[in-house]
Amino acid sequence: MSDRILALVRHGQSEWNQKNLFTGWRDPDLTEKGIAEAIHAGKILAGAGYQFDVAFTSVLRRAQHTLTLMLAELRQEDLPTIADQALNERDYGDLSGLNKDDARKKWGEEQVHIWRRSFDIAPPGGESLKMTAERVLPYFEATIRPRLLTGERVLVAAHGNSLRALIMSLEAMGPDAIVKRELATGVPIIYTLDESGKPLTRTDYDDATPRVTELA
Ligand SMILES: O=C(O)[C@H](O)COP(=O)(O)O
Repeated sequence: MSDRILALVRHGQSEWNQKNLFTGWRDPDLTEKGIAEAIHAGKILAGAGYQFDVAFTSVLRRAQHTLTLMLAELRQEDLPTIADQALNERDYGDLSGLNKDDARKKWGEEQVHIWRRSFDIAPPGGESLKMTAERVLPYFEATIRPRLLTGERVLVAAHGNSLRALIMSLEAMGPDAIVKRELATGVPIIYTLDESGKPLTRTDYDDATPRVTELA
């Protein structure tokens, strides 16, 4: 196993995921299902033998709660953890708190899809994925990458769109490809990196058998 490990985990199902509400920077906690997903993610990591040197998360409770539950499974409750707003979900602006189906009825299927899955069109008062990447990636470069380069094993518990921004950069994906990448809640994605921080492999745990993709 390479020493340089970056594990990304989208938080477990939140109360607002369950209610089908746009969430963004609003702060619901995990549902029972979300708690179970986070524990399962921790068991996957522990079962695969991972241990970490540092964890990063957002300032939102669904991501922090997911991290706490994973660290308990890893028996790493005291792991140094850094929470930063830079890793928050994209801000859904005026859509925050609205039901996604009600929004489709009001603005139409196509407009809502554009707000949710275009790269650079922001919902009213909120952030596009491009804008999200413009805060996630400088933070990654300044704060997370240097630790990976010194050989630290890093766990990140964050959100669908902040993690999309990271994945886009790690895998050098274009806007069209990244908006199609859906991230399941509570499923670890593990990168191994070379000494220059270039990703070598990605392991996905969304099936019973882990799938390893060579990236180099
Ligand atoms: O903030 C939200 O509502 C979700 O967590 C992510 O939303 P999306 O599925 O529209 O990207």
